[in-house]
Amino acid sequence: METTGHGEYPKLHLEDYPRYGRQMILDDFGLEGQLKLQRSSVVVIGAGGLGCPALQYLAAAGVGRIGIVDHDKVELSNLQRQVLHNEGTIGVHKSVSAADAIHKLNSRIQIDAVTDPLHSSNAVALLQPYDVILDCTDNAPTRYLLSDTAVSLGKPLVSGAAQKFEGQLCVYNLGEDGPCYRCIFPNPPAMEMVGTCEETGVLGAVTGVVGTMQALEAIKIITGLHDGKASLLLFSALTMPFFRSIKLRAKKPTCTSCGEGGMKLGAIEETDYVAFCGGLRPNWEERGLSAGHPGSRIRAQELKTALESGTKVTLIDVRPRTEFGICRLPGFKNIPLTQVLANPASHLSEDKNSRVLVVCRLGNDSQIAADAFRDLGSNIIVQDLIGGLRAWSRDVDPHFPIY
Ligand SMILES: Nc1ncnc2c1ncn2[C@@H]1O[C@H](COP(=O)(O)OP(=O)(O)OP(=O)(O)O)[C@@H](O)[C@H]1O
Ligand SMILES: [Zn+2]
Repeated sequence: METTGHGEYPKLHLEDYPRYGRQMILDDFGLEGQLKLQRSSVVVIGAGGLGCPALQYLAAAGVGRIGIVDHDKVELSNLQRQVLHNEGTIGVHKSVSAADAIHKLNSRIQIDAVTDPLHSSNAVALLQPYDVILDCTDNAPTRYLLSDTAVSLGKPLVSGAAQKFEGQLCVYNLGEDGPCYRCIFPNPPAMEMVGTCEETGVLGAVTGVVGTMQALEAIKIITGLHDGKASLLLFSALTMPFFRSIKLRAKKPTCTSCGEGGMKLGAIEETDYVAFCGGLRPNWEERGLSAGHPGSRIRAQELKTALESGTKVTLIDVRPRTEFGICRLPGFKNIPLTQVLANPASHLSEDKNSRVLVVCRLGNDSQIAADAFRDLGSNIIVQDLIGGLRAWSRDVDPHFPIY
């Protein structure tokens, strides 16, 4: 405490009174709330769609120390929602780009940028220094790793997720009996049930809503404004009212992580989280090349030659209708993968000796469709494009728009 002729006041820098005044005048927040924020630390894993808005509000509110962990680099396709990055930071590590942006917003806080991926070997050391952990990532192995580490370190974990038009928010390990992620989701989702934003799409403002709420929950926890009740919040941008909330039970005594005799710190390092979640996604491209269908896949240049040769070919684009509406190659008919799989035979011509060429965006769905056509057992030659239309744009026609 310092004293002046005007009375006693704690050590908040003079500049910080106008900076944080609008929140300090809130009942139940006050100067005390600001000091709690200033003395607190939060680590954000993932500086993407959720992490960017979360970081922005944490920094603006004056959280004293902020850690940012992300190994990825900024790409043009990130700018639609990852609002701390900009055209000038494409190619820069996201953690560094985000750290620079929030430093411009608030130069009076400590910011640590980590360019390594969070992994079972470094998780405990990386998260230990912080009071609150924010999960702003996009994959199941990291979610389980973060949860186990948060449980072992006894720290609250504010978890967010967003896809398409929908989002989820939950605070795990809150207080004495708050459940952990494994209490609610003991088993990882089936691999075919999960997709990245790249595969499924996401509206930027949806990640903005969820990321902002993650910052809000962290601020409430730190300042003592959180009611301590565990609930899973579901957000749906297309349905009114936007929000639904499910009350969660207390932690399970039988939980393999937070339950009695649950996971110990040392066990995290020995756990293979990728294997627990079903292993790596199959390398589709290689699978196709070695799947016992010699010549079943063609490269973009070969597709160009085939299209220019004038020979009779059935051209099928298996992307969803919305994507076909964005861009297409001439001569291709759109039969979305779901329709192909529902009745493959109905989409092939009577001419049993014809050749079919199948394309999609990335070269995964086209393989599934091609396999379905081949399973019909006719003599039709079915081939699909390695790397999809993305490869076409890269290797044949740079003017072909890809997304
Ligand atoms: N284990 C991890 N360690 C550090 N960062 C991670 C880890 N797992 C995921 N992330 C980061 O979390 C972020 C998730 O954000 P988001 O899904 O918006 O971005 P993205 O992966 O760039 O998206 P897209 O799917 O469009 O390429 C990414 O920047 C990703 O690098
Ligand atoms: Zn648990």
